[in-house]
Amino acid sequence: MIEATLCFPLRDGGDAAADREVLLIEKRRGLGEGWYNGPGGKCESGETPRECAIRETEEEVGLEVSDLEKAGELRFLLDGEAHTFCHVYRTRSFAGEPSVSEEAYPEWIPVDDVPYDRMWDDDLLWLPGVLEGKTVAGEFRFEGGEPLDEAAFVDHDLEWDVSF
Ligand SMILES: CNc1ncnc2c1ncn2[C@@H]1O[C@H](COP(=O)(O)OP(=O)(O)OP(=O)(O)O)[C@@H](O)[C@H]1O
Repeated sequence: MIEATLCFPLRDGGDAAADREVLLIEKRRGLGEGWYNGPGGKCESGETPRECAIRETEEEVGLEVSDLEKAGELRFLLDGEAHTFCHVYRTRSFAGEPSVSEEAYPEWIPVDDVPYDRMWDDDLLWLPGVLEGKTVAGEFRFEGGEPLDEAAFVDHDLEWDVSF
């Protein structure tokens, strides 16, 4: 099973709470290519998920994130077998400006305009709550064989307000 991370940096875009923005990436290669997601990727051996989220965010968009708050644990199953376990973080603390890398085009996007139609199908179920400050544990079942991003999303279970 793959252990992976996602990190969602947040900032105030304007005066109103409604103007909050999240840093998303348009993924340029690999799993989920062409779709939007948070920066993130697979954990390396000996690395904690938190360290992974920090490293991947730096590598993909050049942003140094800190004070990561754990917001979710997502379990993705493919054809009944555990495929990926994803740790989700959010943070309002970061240094630097996002920049394009070989892996990602970064973009600050108003929280109300997140392009769910250009993301993984499961994102619409858990990301709005995570961006509102909730915590979530979810299991998402896909069918149809590898690669995961061509499999069909069939069903899920979600639990909110989980303590990590
Ligand atoms: C099934 N539903 C899903 N919904 C939302 N996000 C999903 C996801 N399934 C995987 N993810 C995330 O997608 C990234 C791929 O990881 P990533 O290491 O970038 O994959 P890629 O194949 O490009 O590998 P390398 O770049 O070679 O390491 C990683 O953050 C992972 O958490």
